[in-house]
Amino acid sequence: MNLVEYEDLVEEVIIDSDSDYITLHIPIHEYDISHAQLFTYFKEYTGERYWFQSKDGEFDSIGIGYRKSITRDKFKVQSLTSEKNELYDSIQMVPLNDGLSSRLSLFGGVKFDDKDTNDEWSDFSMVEFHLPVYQFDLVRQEVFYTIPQHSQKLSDALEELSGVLSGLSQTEPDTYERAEVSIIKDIFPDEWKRLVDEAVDVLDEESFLKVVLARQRLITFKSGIDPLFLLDRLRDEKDTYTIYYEKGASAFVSKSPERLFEIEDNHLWTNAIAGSAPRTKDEEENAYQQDFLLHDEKNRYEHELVRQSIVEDLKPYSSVIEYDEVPEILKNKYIYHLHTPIKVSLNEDIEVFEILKAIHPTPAVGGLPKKIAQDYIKEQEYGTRGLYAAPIGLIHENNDSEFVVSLRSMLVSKTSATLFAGCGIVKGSSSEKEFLETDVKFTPMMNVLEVET
Ligand SMILES: C=C(O[C@H]1C=CC=C(C(=O)O)[C@@H]1O)C(=O)O
Repeated sequence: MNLVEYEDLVEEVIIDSDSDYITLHIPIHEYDISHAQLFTYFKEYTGERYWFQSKDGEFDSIGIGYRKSITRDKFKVQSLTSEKNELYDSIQMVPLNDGLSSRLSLFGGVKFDDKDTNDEWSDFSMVEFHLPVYQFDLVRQEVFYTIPQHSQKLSDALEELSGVLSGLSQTEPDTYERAEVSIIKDIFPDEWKRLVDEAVDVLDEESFLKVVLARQRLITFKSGIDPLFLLDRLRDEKDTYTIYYEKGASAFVSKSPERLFEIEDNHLWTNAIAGSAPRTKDEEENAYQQDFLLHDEKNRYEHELVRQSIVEDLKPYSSVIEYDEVPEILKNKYIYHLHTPIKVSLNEDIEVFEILKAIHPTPAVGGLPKKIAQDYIKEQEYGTRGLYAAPIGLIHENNDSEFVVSLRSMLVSKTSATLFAGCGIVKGSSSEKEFLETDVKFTPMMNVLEVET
C-alpha cells in the first residue's frame, strides 16, 4: 500500500509557525511488521533505540532514533517540567486517521542516585528522556514519525514514511548467533555477605529500619551479544514489563515485575512490593511458599514499612488514597512477592516529575528512613546502580505516564553483561538467605542470556 490516500489531507494541514516539530501519526495494519524486522531495518540507529512493553502486553512502544533528548546531570523538577512542556508545545500533531489510540511519548529515566562515576554507566546521563524519530506501537499497529518543521514538505515526509514502511515489511530479519559464555563471576560475594551482616548490626527498630543492598554478577562472552538475540529472548517471560534501552555502546535490559506508578486522568496507581519467596516447578512447595509469605512476620513487617512509606510520600499530592490492609501474592515466573495495589486521586495540576521525585526510591529498592538508607547505599554498596532499580518509563503527550522500577535487570555492553539484584535487609536478616534470594533475582536475566551457573 502507499499513503497516497492521505495526500489530500496532508495538503490541507496548515503548519503552525510556532511549532519546531511535525509528527505524522498513521495506522500500519497493512504492513505486518515485527520487532525483529524493525531492529534489522533500523540497524544504523543502533545506540538510539528502545522497546518498552507493559506488563499485560497490551501496550508496546518501540522508539527509533532520538530526535530530541532532554538530559540533565541533576534531577531538578522545575527545569525538567518546563523543558518537557515546551517540547510538547513545540510539536504539531498530524493524525491521519480517525480512531487512532496510541499516544506520542517521551521515553527515558532517572538514575538510581547521583553517585559520581566515570564507569560503565557513562553512556547514560543522570536524567534522560527521548522523543523518538519513529515511535511504533505494534500492539495497536500505529506509528508516529517526527520531523523538524522546516526540513521538508509534509507530502515528501509522507512519501518517505511510506517508503520506510514498505521497506520494513519486506525486510528479512537478520539471523543471529548466540554468544558463547566465557566467564561468569559474582562480584565480591563474600564482601557483600559481610556488608549485609554489618547492616544488620547497624539497623534497629526505630532510627534505621531497613536498607536494600544489591550485588552484581558479571558475565563475559567470547563474541558480541546480538540485539536481535536479546529481543527474541525478552519475549520469554510474561507478566513482567519489558525494557530494552540502547544508548551509545550500551543497552540496559529489564524484566521488572514492579510498576512504580501509572498516571491516567489525574489518577495514580502504584503498589507496594516487598517480601519474596522462590517459585519452583513443584506445586506443593509453591503452595507452602505462598502461605509462608502471607504469614511470615519478617516479610509482612518489611512489606508494611514499604506500603506506609509510599502512602506518606503521596499524601501531599492527594486527599484520597485507597488500599487493602492485607497484601496479595504477586506471581512471577521464578519468584513470589507480597503486593499491595494503591490507588490515588491526584490534586489538580500535579506534574509527573514531582511524583517521581517524591516516590523514588521506594523502600523496596532504597530502605527506611529513605534518606539514611540512600546515603548508606551510596557509601557502602560496591559499584554504581546506574539504571538498576531506577524509574524508567514513558511520559505521554497528554501528561499521563507510566514508570517501572527497573529490577531484574542488566547492563549489556558489547561482550559483557552486568546483572544486578538486591534485597531488603531488616534487623534479623540472614546474609546467607539474602544471598540466595539475590541468586533467584538474577534468574530472569540469566534466562534472557540463556546462561546457567
Ligand atoms: C531489590 C530487588 O527487589 C525488591 C523488590 C521486591 C522484593 C524485594 C525483597 O523482597 O527484598 C526487594 O525489595 C531486586 O529485585 O533487585
